[in-house]
Amino acid sequence: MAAPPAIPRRGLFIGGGWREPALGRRIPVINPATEDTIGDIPAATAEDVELAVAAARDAFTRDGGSEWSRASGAARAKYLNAIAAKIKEKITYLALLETLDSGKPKDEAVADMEDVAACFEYYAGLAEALDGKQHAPIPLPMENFKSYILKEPIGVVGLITPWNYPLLMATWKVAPSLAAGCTAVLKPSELSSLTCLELGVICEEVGLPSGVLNIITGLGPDAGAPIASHPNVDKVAFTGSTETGKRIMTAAAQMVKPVSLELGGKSPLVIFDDVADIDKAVEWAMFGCFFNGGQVCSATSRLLLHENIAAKFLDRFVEWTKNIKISDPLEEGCRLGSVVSEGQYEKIKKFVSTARAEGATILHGGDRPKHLSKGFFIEPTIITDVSTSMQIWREEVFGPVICVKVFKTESEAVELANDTHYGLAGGVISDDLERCERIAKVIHSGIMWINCSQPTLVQAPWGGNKRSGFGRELGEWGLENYLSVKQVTKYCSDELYGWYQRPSKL
Ligand SMILES: NC(=O)c1ccc[n+]([C@@H]2O[C@H](COP(=O)([O-])OP(=O)(O)OC[C@H]3O[C@@H](n4cnc5c(N)ncnc54)[C@H](O)[C@@H]3O)[C@@H](O)[C@H]2O)c1
Ligand SMILES: C[N+](C)(C)CC=O
Repeated sequence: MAAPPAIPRRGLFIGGGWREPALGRRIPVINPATEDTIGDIPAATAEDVELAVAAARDAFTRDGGSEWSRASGAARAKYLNAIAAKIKEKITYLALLETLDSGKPKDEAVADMEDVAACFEYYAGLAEALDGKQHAPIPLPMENFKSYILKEPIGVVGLITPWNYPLLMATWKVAPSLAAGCTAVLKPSELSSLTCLELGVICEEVGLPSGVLNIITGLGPDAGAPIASHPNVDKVAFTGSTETGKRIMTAAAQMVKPVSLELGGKSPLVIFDDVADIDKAVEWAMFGCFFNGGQVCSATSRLLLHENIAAKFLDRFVEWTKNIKISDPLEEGCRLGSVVSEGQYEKIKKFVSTARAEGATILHGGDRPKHLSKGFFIEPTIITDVSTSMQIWREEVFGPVICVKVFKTESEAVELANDTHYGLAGGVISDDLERCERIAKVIHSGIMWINCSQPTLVQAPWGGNKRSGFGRELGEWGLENYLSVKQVTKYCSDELYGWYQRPSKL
């Protein structure tokens, strides 16, 4: 088993340096796999947010913006590449911290850190490319006007992120916002802030100009809400629950502040009876809902099985699921760690007991694994005999819990898949590719996977519809989130425009 590193004691990262929170409060860090308190993080409040926003504003405007917001994209790219290099250098350490903080298997944490480095590198490339996109002419039908566009950073941005992929979800916002020339205040989740604080150390090490990125840890209402409502924050980018998303949108609306919202989901995975290799489909179904303990916004947690394969599929699904190594996430080969906190553990258990009380069958799992007496561990859980009015069908669990329904026809499958207020992702598995593409078009979601579930690519847009939010992260769309498009139009004729009559010279 990997040796756990000591947890560093950090302050708030504001204006390029470290400060204790104004009220001197700290929040304990609990390793969810052992229930031990392993450290603490600062608990920021509105006073600290005030300082962080002022530092970000100063960094945006200092020397007319020449240091950051009006510097070339190529200049900013150097810092993003340097951050990526540091992440790679510290990958083992960061991954272990992430595992201790969140309970995710260390192999998953390493993959997350690789994605973090790749995301910084990708947006370094887009920052460089941005220089070539300035002054792009707009074709006009007349000769006397010429227009072009400027892509300008929106300003100071507030970035509020969740606990399930702590550093990765922060990076999806930090990398493109900095690439665009914005300056930022990042507020990670109080349940898993350790690696985001280490990002502050990396910013210091690479010499990022002071105040370009500020990192504030603390509780949502104390440290997140003052960012969302701050008059000097020009945009809020949020990833988290739909309930908090509504609060953030309401606060931002008071100042007509733009928001982008990446919220929850209850995504379907539809599996047809023409699949030649059932095991291949079973593995994707597992990946879709048990990876990261099912604490994934896009988890395909509603499984739709064609009636002709349902019985055989479920037999294999249970067999494969029994084979998952559930252990301390630092152990070699662990494939299911603990969930993030006691609160999340209790919430998931309540979902399972409500499903049982409403008449569903717990086909597998539903309890604490017998070999683990401590830690917030829950068995991977498969629930059948589900009706569309049940809570387990309608609400996001955010745990390793999948519910199953059987369908007869393609149109019934589509109707069931779309029977949700959410619209983040979906998947279809069939050997008939035409059918897959037909279904990819009619499922109401921002992301569709064919013959797989969950691959996430930094180049491709990410985001949802309906109550899963709006706006897109990643790819070039992720950069656009932080840019304001300005038109510049000039009159280029020597003649008078000629609308008003020239006064007589008499
Ligand atoms: N769509 C996506 O890409 C995506 C990705 C990851 C997670 N998620 C969603 O995130 C949720 C799980 O994360 P969570 O439990 O951390 O979500 P959450 O809404 O509880 O918290 C998210 C962040 O918001 C902060 N916050 C809480 N109350 C606030 C308030 N009143 N004002 C401002 N900030 C506040 C929290 O401190 C945290 O930093 C799930 O619903 C999941 O689907 C979505
Ligand atoms: C996109 N992903 C899977 C990394 C995180 C969503 O919760």
